[in-house]
Amino acid sequence: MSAPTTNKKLLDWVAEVEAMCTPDQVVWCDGSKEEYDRLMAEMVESGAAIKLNEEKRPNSFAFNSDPSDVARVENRTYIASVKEEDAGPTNNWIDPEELKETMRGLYKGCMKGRTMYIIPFSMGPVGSPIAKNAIEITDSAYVVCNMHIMTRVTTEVLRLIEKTDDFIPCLHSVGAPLEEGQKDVRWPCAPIEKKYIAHFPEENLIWSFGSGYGGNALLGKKCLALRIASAMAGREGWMAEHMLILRFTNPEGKKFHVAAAFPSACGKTNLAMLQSTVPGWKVETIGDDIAWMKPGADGRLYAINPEAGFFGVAPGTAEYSNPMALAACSKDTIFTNVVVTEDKDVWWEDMGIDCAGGTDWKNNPWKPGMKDADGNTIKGAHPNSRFSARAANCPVICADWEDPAGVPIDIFVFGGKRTSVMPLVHEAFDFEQGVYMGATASSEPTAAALDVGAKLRFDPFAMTPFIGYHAGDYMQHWFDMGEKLGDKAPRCFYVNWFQKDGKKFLWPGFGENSRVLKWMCDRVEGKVEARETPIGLMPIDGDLTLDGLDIPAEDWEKLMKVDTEAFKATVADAKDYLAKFGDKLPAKMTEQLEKLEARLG
Ligand SMILES: Nc1nc2c(ncn2[C@@H]2O[C@H](COP(=O)(O)OP(=O)(O)OP(=O)(O)O)[C@@H](O)[C@H]2O)c(=O)[nH]1
Ligand SMILES: O=C([O-])CC(=O)C(=O)O
Ligand SMILES: [Mn+2]
Repeated sequence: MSAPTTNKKLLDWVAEVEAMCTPDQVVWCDGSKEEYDRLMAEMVESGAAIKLNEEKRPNSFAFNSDPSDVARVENRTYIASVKEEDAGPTNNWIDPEELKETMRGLYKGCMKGRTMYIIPFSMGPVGSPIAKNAIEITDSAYVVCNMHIMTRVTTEVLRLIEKTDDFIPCLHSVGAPLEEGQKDVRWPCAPIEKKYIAHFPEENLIWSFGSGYGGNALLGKKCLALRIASAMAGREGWMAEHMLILRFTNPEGKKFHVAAAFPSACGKTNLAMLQSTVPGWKVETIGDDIAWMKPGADGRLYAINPEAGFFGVAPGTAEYSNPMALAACSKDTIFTNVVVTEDKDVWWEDMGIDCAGGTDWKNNPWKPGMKDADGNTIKGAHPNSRFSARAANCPVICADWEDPAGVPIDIFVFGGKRTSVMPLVHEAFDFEQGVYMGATASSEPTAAALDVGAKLRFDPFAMTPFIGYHAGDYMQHWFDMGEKLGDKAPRCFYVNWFQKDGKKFLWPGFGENSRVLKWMCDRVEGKVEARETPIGLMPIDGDLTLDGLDIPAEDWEKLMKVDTEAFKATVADAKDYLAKFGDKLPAKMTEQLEKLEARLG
C-alpha cells in the first residue's frame, strides 16, 4: 500500500516502526465506514468479535478481553520526563533513554504475523485551533475500530500535517507476535510485567505495549488528551482535565455550563446525561470524560470535549439510572466484557432488566445467580465492562457540541465516592478554596484500574493517574489559572452522591442530582443565600428542594452533616498526603490547609 502522505517526519517514523516491529503488512487507515465494516467482518470471521443481533442492536459488536487485561494498569504507567523530579510523586518514572531501550527490545518483532495499522486522528474538531493532530500506529484492529468511534479518524489529518510536522506520534502494540502457523487468540496481549504505558512529555510522544484495553490502548484518550495534554497545558496556560461537560438550561432558556471532575467510575457519564427531575430544567451533554479549557477573549474559561464518543462503564447503566447512555449504545456500539445473551444481545449487572443467560465475559456459559466453587455469585459482566458509543448517537448531545469555540464554564464540581464524611454538597468560599477542595478530593477504589489498592485515596482533581508532570506544579497551575480568570473564574462546588447507611445509598442520585445542580445555578445567579460552615457554604433548608422525594429527616441530616471530628482527621490525612509534594507544594495549599484547620477549631 503506498503512503497517502509525503510528510518526511511521518514517513521516517513509520519506516522506523515497521523495521522495528516487522509486521506482515502495513495499512494506512482512512476512517471510512468501509474500513470499519471490513475490519469488523475480519474480526467476526476470526472469532475475536461477536456480531450482535442486527434487529436488537444494529451495527454492534461484542468483545471479551483476556481475563488479565480488563482495566488501566497504573503500576505499569510511566511519565518518562528527562528529569525524575518533573514526573513528581504521583507518577512512576524511568529515565527516558533507559525506558526506550527496554521498550525497543519488546517492540522488536512484536508485530510479526500481524497487520500494522496507521491511524490519522484528531482530538477536537478537525482542523480547529484547539484540536491536536495525531497518528496512532497499532497492530490491533479492535483499537482501529474503537478509535473510529472515540476520535475523529480521517485522512484530512494527513493533509493538515503535510507541511507542518505538527502531530503527536502514538505507538501501540498488543505485544503478542504470531509465529509461522500459530493460531491467534481472541484477545492477544502481553503478561503484566511486559506491559508499559509510557509517556515522554518533553517530546509529546506515547509508547504503549502489551495491553489491548481502552485506557491503555486507545492512545488519544488518557495518554494524549490527558497525560500529554496536561503537560502541554501546564506549559502553555490552558487546562486538560478529567471532566465531563454539560449544559443545564433553566425554564427561561438561560444556559449554565458545568464541568465536573470525578475519578474513574465515579459518575461522570451519568451526570453528563442526566434526566432532570427539576421541572422545566434540562441537561444536554457536551462530553463525559475529558475537557480541554482555555480562557476566551472575554476572559471566561471555554471548554471543548476533544473526544467523539463515550467509553462508558456498562454495569449500572439502566433505564432508571442513565437512559440516555442506554440510547447512545442502542446501535453502532462496541461492547467489551459484557454478557452476550442467547439472542445475541448484551446484558450486564444492574441493567434493570432480567437475563435468561448467555455467555459471560470470560466466554463461559452463564446464568444469573450462578455460584463459583466458594459459593460466590459469578458476575456475568466484568465490573469494568465498557461500551464504546458514538457521541452523535446520544439523544441529549448538545446541537453545538462540536463548536471549536467551546462553552463558557460557570461551575466546577469536584467529588468522588465516599460512603461517609463528605456531605451531599458544599460550595467553596472562593476559587482558591475551590482549588484546595479539588486538590484534596478523595475517593474509595473502583474497578476502573487494576492496581490501586483497597484504601481511600486522595485523587487531586480526579487526575492522579493522568497528570503528565509534577502534581505540585499542576496544583500551582490551577491557582495560576484562577488568578488569570479573576472574578470570571467558575464557582467551585464539592459533591458526594455516595453516602451510605449500611448497604443503602442515602441519596437517590442519578436524575435527582439535578436538584443539586439547580442549587448551584441559583447560587451563581445570587438567587439564594447559603449558610457558612467550617468546610464551606451549604444550602439553607428548603433551597435545595426535596419535593416528591421520600428521604427520611434523619437521612437528610446525615447527608448534610459536617462532622467536624471526621473532617479534622481528613485534614490530618491530607497533610500527610501533601507532605510528599515537598517544596513543590504551592504556598496557597498550605494557606488553605491552615485556614481550614482554624475554622474546624
Ligand atoms: N448511587 C449512585 N451511583 C451512581 C451515581 N452516578 C453514577 N453512579 C454509578 O457509578 C458507576 C460509574 O459511573 P460512570 O458515570 O460510568 O463513571 P465515570 O466517572 O464516567 O467513569 P470513567 O469512564 O471510568 O471515567 C456506575 O455503576 C453508576 O451506576 C449516582 O448518582 N448515585
Ligand atoms: O481510561 C479508561 O479505560 C476508562 C476511563 O475513562 C477511566 O478509567 O477513567
Ligand atoms: Mn475516565
